[in-house]
Amino acid sequence: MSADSPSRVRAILDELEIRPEKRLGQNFLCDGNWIRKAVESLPSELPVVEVGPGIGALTEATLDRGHEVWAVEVDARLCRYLSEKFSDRPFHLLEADAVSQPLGDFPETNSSFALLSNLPFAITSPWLDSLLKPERSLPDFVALILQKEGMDRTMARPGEKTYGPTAIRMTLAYEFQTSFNVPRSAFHPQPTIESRFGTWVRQECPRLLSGAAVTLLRQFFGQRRKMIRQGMKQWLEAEEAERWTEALTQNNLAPTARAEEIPPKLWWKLLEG
Ligand SMILES: C[S@@+](CC[C@H](N)C(=O)[O-])C[C@H]1O[C@@H](n2cnc3c(N)ncnc32)[C@H](O)[C@@H]1O
Repeated sequence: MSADSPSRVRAILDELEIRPEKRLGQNFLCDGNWIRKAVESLPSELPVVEVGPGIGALTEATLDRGHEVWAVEVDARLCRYLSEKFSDRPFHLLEADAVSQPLGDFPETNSSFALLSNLPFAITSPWLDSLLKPERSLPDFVALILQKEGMDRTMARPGEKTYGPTAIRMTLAYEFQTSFNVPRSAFHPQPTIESRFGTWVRQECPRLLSGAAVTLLRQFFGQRRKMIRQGMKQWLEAEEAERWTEALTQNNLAPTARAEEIPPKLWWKLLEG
């Protein structure tokens, strides 16, 4: 049975004796139109990594469209169900926490792939943190359903309240394509917060900050309302502070600027030289 209507999703969960767990962000898609819309955004033929396949609503539509799917799911009960359901399909499943294994066991030597997820809210930032690392293969294309707050944090621009390390790192690596609101009625159980669906394409030369640079960026945003010259005094050697001042001046900014005013490309220049 396909998980593409509220009654079918409820029937599958009842049969499995599963009550959706809030802690795991288990708001399953149950609207065939939204499932199709998400899956049809994927570039055809690329293998797809899916984070949190749940009861396989997106997975089934992705397989039906001819993609090979590599999934990572933390809930053992769902893993048993999925392994059986898709046993004769090109489906590879890893039972694991996607924060520590953001691409499951997808063979990262493969050059091109897409990423699809109706991502549990609690892991949005840690999962992106784990993905956007210089040592990782990056998906060519990313399609995510996120709670509105997670989407805002991922797409925010300089000066906006939610602008910070997540938006900066995502913008340095990906070009945002499009986004739509997904109604609460498209999920079972219905979440209390609105969701959005968005797609991103990898930049031709994605810029990925090193671990040390991410730590420093977080320190600056930890005091986002202060002028960055205070952090520069605290955390930078004199020579480095001078280089930052020059780079800021070249971009019509001064060390009196605040972290939230500095655009992603300039952060890259400051942090990675
Ligand atoms: C919002 S549901 C999406 C389910 C399905 N893809 C759909 O759209 O109906 C999130 C899924 O992620 C799984 N999940 C939660 N935390 C996870 C983690 N840390 N690693 C892997 N999967 C996780 C949940 O068990 C659940 O199946």
